[in-house]
Amino acid sequence: MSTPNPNASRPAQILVVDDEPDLRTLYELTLLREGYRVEAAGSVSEACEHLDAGRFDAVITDMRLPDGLGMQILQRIQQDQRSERCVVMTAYGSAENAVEALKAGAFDYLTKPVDLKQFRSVVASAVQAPAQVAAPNRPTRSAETIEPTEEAGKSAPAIGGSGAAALERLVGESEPMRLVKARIAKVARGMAPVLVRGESGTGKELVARAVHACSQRSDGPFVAVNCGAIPENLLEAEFFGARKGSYTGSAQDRDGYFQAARGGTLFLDEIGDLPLAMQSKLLRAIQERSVRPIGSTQEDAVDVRIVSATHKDLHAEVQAGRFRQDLFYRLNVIEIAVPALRDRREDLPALCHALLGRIARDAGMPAPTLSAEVLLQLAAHPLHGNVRELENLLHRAVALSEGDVLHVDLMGTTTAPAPLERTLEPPPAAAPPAAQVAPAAPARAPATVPPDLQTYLDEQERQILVRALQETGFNRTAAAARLGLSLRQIRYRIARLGITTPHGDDANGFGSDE
Ligand SMILES: Nc1ncnc2c1ncn2[C@@H]1O[C@H](COP(=O)(O)OP(=O)(O)OP(=O)(O)O)[C@@H](O)[C@H]1O
Repeated sequence: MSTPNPNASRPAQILVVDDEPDLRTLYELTLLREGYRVEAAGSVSEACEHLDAGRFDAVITDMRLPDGLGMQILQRIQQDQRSERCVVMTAYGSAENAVEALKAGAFDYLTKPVDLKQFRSVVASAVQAPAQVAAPNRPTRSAETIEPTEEAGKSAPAIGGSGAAALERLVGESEPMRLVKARIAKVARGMAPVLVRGESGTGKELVARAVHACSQRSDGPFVAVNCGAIPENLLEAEFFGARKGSYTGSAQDRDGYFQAARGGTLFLDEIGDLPLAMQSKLLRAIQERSVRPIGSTQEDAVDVRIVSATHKDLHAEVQAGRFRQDLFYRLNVIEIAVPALRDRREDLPALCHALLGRIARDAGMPAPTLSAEVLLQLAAHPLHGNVRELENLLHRAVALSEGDVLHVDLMGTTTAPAPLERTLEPPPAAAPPAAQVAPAAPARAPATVPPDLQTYLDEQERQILVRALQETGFNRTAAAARLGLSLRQIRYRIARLGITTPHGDDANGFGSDE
């Protein structure tokens, strides 16, 4: 038997709402056995009476009730800005109800017939970390917490230390960034899937990390997966795991990303690059909340929150038949649009300051100062590559500057591959950034037999890839063609070897693939 609410002195209180007496008893007994205190209601009006009489940590409600819908109970909780987390039970196959409930602020949903193991696990996460829940008139502000802003709604929880730090890492106080942060604080608490949209280099991954850090899953893992970088034939094993002997070379059982992210967040970056066949399997995993490793006859239940990101217009991808509509619908329950840098130019000074601080810290040197003149120059520059381009530019400036004065060379910056050459000669850990901009050198034959063949071969491969990329203006499709590789193969190799290109995995703008 699990111990609910380990931090609380009292057992968590749960209100169960279902009009079928047998089911109500089953849920009640299951919860009582887990150590919760349970009250039960058979209709919307009865549930409201219980809500009038007291407070609960969670409300679990059926959708169809004799005098109305479970949604009305959820709406009541929202309207009264109450702290109860609401879990809605929907009939099998009614995905629309589940998505609608999540959009309306439900913490999570369960599909009927309810699997009791899943029931226990969903209730456990709904009542977890009650100390973070700021009930009305009982704010939990402390030195380590920040309150979400008005867009977040007054019933949103205060954000704990790791969440506050993650939001701080998202530099920018412009109106669009303030809205993004408020939205993160508001949506982090539930289980609803989040889709982060935005141009390449705008900080989508930082946003996804902040959603995780602000959620009650922040102690669990954050597993980031670049969907475009995995060879198609490996996707299923990478996502769902594989049993020993299930394919050539699989000498032992392997967990996939879903298992690795249990209790935490699975971040699916570049979701628009997932092949259609894999989209169906992902949809199934999300719907069933379980995955079947390759070669296994058993399903593994997985408790993960999905956050995905894309720089593509997924609506257009759906129209073009390249992205499944039903999967889009499932992933896009909550959308966070990250603004391009051109739409928040006022954040430029703060961003430069933060990025220079980070670059200097990594290089073990004092942060150089940026003159007003250089800032003006930067403000007039298009910065199509968004924050990543700005970061690359500052990297190069730090490496090339002498003394404390920072000179920024904006000539041809959109093509300049600042951090890419870092990978040509892996510098020692605290090497100054100058080492990161060494020009590409052709592969040299080893004078002696290399002590570690794999490292040596990786280095050769890295140099060849970097050269091909440079010679094709960072167009990975062209570079792949030069090397006799497919786009997917070159992406995989780029990711495996940690090569950073000016546009990352971008498929837009200069140096694009498509
Ligand atoms: N608001 C921000 N504050 C500080 N750093 C930022 C911000 N936005 C982005 N960055 C930095 O810019 C770089 C790119 O950010 P990130 O990888 O999150 O972007 P992305 O939108 O996910 O890019 P891609 O579409 O290529 O995956 C990172 O080094 C990140 O730390």
